[in-house]
Amino acid sequence: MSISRNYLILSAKSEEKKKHLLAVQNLSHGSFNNSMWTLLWFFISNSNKGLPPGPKALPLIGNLHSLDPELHTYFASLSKTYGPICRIWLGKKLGIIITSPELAREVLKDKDIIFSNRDVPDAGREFSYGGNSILWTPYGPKWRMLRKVCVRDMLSCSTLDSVYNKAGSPVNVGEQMFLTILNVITSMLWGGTVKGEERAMCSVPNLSDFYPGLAWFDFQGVAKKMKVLVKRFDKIFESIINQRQKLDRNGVGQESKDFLQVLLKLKDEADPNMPLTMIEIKALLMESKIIVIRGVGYKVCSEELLVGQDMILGGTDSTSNTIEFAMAEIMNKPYVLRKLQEELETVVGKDNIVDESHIKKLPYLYAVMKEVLRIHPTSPLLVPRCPSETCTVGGYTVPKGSCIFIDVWAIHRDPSIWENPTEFLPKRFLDNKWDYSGNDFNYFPFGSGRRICAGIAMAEKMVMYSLASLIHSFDWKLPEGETVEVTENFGIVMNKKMPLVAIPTPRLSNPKLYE
Ligand code: HEM
Repeated sequence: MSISRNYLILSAKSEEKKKHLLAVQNLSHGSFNNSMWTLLWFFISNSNKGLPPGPKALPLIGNLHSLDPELHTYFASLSKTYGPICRIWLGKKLGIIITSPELAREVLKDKDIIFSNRDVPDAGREFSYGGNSILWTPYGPKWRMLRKVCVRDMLSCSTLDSVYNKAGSPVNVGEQMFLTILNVITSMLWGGTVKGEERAMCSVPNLSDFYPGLAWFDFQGVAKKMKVLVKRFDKIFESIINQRQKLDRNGVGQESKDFLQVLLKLKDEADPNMPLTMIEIKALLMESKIIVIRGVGYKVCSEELLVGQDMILGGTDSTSNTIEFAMAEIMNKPYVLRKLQEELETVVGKDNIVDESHIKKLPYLYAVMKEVLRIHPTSPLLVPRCPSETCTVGGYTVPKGSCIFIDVWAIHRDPSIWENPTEFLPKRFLDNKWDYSGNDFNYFPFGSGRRICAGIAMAEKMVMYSLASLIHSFDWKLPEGETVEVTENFGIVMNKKMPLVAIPTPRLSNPKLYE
């Protein structure tokens, strides 16, 4: 069949399609033959059929040319034009954006099983030994096994308590040897010269993700950089695992279990039908943000005040970024800071430091944490999901393999749900009306459904404990002439654009408490 390109352009039903074809005609300088035009016509006519509405896309590049790197705000603005479900073409990849609680529920609850896979970015695959970590493993028996290991054995309250109780006090290096070595080494790698850079690679727009056919070329070198980094970590993990196995064989360190020991034991005792491999152990270590000790972003300006504090600064990117946003918001609202200090003085006392027993008795601090997670959810688009089969959402077709962005950031700032949504108002959480267990689709900073965050208990304890200690032990002020801003910088883990720099002054009555 031979169809002339002018006929195709003239017969295009919508203005949108005409423009597409004209654009391609101009680009192609007449080098397209008629059968290519037929194919292109077929592609353009059918590619958006039944899909949610969305901005006009150009052939091949789709909407990449108009993409704003601050994806969470860009997607929120698209929803104002196109509604609570819209589409965007990221090169060849179709993105579906959800910005309403009703549709988030349809995806994360009603059709949870279909949407329980992740869309693994190229860098994520490199960083997780080929997608072997919990975060990226497809939904199925292997993911269930890894998640069980993570939640039951690594992040259970009893394991957490045994590690967590050491926060705030000097760690006994002998007792915590392996975990601590791992902590120190990864802290040096992540927290020093390469701080955040490689992690951010997972959120850098990568051509290979948008054109899977081009992944082999790795044009931006993302996969290559990841491979180098993974190799460095692999060596470290290898030697630590070997040392641990040697000590275990000699019966040393049996009384106190660290995560690595738990994992190695599980490997030895695993069901032969569902083995836990060394690769998976390394992927878990790589992913386990527990092993990463990083500063929370502000700089402590007086050396001696660091004493006793450095252990508080343990945590994950998402946890530490939450703490940094919280400190910035609190410093912007002196009455919030005052209320927190009053609550802490009553519960903890001025001649005492915060310990774990206090954490559950601090309702105002709890409200502050929840409000920070509302206004600055550090995974503003959750971690993108990927449907395992074509289905419908909100009456529109959502094809298998598309990339689903749930814009929880936009829902958390929706004025039809929240009064004064852009204002930091912890009191809105004082009545315990909202919780983040994943059942309320107006407020779900940790996601929902089967793939809900596996580290909620850990994150909660770390954020509460760190904030309580920082606020109770110190007064905070800004360096001369500085102001606090809370601008966000988009990423799979969102951070503060400008680091918060603040000066602490001791406020406890007994200087010995800082020793
Ligand atoms: C304030 C801190 C944190 C926030 C806001 C956060 C948020 C999230 C979100 C939104 C997801 C995706 C959920 C979904 O797709 O529905 C997630 C997944 C995950 N998080 Fe967290 N997280 C935090 C801290 C942590 C910590 C401390 C750990 C572990 C130590 C952790 C481990 C994980 C894991 C393993 C997954 C993947 C779960 C899966 O795919 O099955 N997170 N997190």
